[in-house]
Amino acid sequence: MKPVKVGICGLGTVGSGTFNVLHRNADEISRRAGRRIIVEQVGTRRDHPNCDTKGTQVTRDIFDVATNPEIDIVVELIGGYDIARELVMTAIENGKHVVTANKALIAVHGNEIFAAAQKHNVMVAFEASVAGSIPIIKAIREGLSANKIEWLAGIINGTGNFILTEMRDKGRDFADVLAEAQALGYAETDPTFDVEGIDAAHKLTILASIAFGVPLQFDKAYTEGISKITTEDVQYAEELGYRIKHLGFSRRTESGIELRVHPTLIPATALLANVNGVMNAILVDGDAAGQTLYYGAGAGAEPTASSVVADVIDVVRTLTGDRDNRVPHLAFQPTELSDKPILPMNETETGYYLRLQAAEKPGVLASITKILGDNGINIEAIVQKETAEEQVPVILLTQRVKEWKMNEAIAAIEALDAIIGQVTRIRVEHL
Ligand SMILES: NC(=O)c1ccc[n+]([C@@H]2O[C@H](COP(=O)([O-])OP(=O)(O)OC[C@H]3O[C@@H](n4cnc5c(N)ncnc54)[C@H](O)[C@@H]3O)[C@@H](O)[C@H]2O)c1
Ligand SMILES: N[C@@H](CCO)C(=O)O
Ligand code: NA
Repeated sequence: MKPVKVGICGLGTVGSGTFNVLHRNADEISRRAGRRIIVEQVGTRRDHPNCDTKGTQVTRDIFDVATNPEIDIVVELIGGYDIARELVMTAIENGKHVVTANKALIAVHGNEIFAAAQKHNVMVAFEASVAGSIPIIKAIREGLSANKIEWLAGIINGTGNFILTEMRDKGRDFADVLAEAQALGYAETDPTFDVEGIDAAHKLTILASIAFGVPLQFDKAYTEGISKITTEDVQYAEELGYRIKHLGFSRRTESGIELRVHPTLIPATALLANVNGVMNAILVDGDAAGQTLYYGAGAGAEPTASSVVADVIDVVRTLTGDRDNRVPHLAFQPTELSDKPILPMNETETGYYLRLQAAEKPGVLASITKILGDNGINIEAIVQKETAEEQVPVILLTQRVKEWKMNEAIAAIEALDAIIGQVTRIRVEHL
């Protein structure tokens, strides 16, 4: 049988890993795919020191790849929203299947891209876009397809988790660890995407769509990063038996779907609390399966290439199959996507960790607990730190409550004369 011809666009971290894995494991891959898969062409601005491209066509114009009549599968690894979108749409219009690691592209333009793919009868595969090496798309879309999924929670940004782990374990400086993550190829071109939770929100948007069967709605995700986490909060959380992790969390409720990314206190004994460094993990709760956990490297050249190449093999396997019976892009048949709304953040519900600075005066604690009580918020734990200063830190853990109620309570607490500055809030989940 004729070999299947792949064109790789972008020869950076993931592109070089993909190029090398496809070459190194070519025999094993063809035994699995049933066809020989060859890298016919590479589109890149510059050569990569780890890749020997002698014997491969190299072009400086990635659109040569998308329009090359010889190419069957275009692998988009340039990143970003705009040129990547144009490249992928061009490939689709030229009848090519597409494999991408670009979560920004899928989260923001995925609905349009999948519609075009449907129209042109090609596949767009995006396993590498979420959680690097972990086959989480396949697990949810195929492995858990019997389930009504209730919620999922995950550590889905490797750079952020690497930073939090190094800060906590070694007391390292934020900027210093970020620079190391960049040198290791983990970070996005613009690392604020990692640090401010945007990358995790892209990934969560994708996971929620395939878990709940709703269109991609990145603009409705609540996004908060790790840049404001202080060492004090890390320490207080530990004292209370919790750990702070940056989580993506999505849950089905009666009124809509929660879609939120933020630092979260989780019990120190929870499996997710012990996912460290660049590792990612996603916990999925399905009504039949119960909880299942998926763990692995969330970034890096070959861990990500593992998912890119698996998608290439998947596409090759389906080339001989029934075109009308492929696994749907978003797990549910395109005509069956639901219009269940994404909930505004105000309507979501979590527990809360609150830290505030109170003047050392009688009656302050009583006023705080009264405000919480008046707003129907139950307190689970309260700690007032002993100090020689005139201000004392007070830490509270509350039971679950709607965000809007907590906003009102926090505003009332901040208005008290005895409270200095703003109240720090970190949401709590008992996973
Ligand atoms: N690095 C990771 O660990 C990782 C993991 C999962 C997903 N991703 C995603 O994979 C994609 C690639 O990431 P990366 O880390 O390999 O980035 P990178 O910056 O290392 O590589 C991108 C390459 O594409 C090239 N490029 C960009 N625009 C181009 C253009 N118009 N024409 C030709 N070449 C162009 C750049 O020169 C660069 O060499 C991104 O979408 C990223 O979000 C990365
Ligand atoms: N910048 C991303 C790459 C993997 O998607 C991360 O650190 O998780
Ligand atoms: Na994946």
